[in-house]
Amino acid sequence: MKLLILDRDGVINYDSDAYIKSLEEWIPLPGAVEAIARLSKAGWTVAVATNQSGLARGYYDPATLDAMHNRLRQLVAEQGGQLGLIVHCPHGPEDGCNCRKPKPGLLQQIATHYRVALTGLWFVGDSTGDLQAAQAVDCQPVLVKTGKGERTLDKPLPSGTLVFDDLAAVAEHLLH
Ligand SMILES: O=P(O)(O)OC[C@@H](O)[C@H]1O[C@@H](OP(=O)(O)O)[C@@H](O)[C@@H](O)[C@@H]1O
Ligand SMILES: [Mg+2]
Ligand SMILES: [Zn+2]
Repeated sequence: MKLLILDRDGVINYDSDAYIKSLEEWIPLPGAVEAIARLSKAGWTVAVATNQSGLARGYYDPATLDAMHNRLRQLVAEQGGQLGLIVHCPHGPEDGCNCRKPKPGLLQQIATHYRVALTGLWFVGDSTGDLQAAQAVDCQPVLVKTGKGERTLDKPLPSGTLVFDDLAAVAEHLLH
C-alpha cells in the first residue's frame, strides 16, 4: 500500500507560534493541496498525524478543528484527490498521553487503521518531534523546510532523515 503520512502545521498549512486557532488562520502552503491531490490521483493514500495541544490549552474547540480539516478535504477534492485519515493528539505537554509527538501513538493509530506495518513508511514533518516520532517506529523521517523546518535543520536530525524544500518537492520525488 502506498501510504504517506504527513504532519499538518508547517507541512500542509502555514504554522504560527501563536497556534492556528481559527478556520481563517488555517491557510494552505503553496502547492500543498495540489501535492496531496497529485499523490492521491496516483494511487497514494495520504494520512495526517497532528499535535493539537491548542485544544487542551483552550485556544480553539473540536468543532473549529473539524472545520479546518473539512476545508482541507474539500480543497483536495476540488483538485480531484481524496485525503485519508486525519488523527490528532488533543492533549497538552503535561498530560502524559501516548499520542503526542514525539511519541509515535498517532502513527500507530494510522497503521492500525490501514492494517499496515509502519516500517519504512515516510512521515513528513517540520519539527524535531515529528522526526523523532518517525524514528521511534522505524518510519522514514522526512523534513520539509516550510513551517519550523528551517529551525529544525539547525538541530541534530535523526540519522537518515531526508530533507525537501516543501511538500510539493516530496510529491515530485515520489511520483518522478
Ligand atoms: O505541526 P503539528 O503537529 O500539525 O501541529 C503543531 C501545533 O499543534 C502547534 O504545536 C505547538 O507546540 P506545543 O504543542 O505547544 O508543544 C507550537 O509548535 C505551535 O506553533 C503549533 O502551531
Ligand atoms: Mg508541524
Ligand atoms: Zn495525546
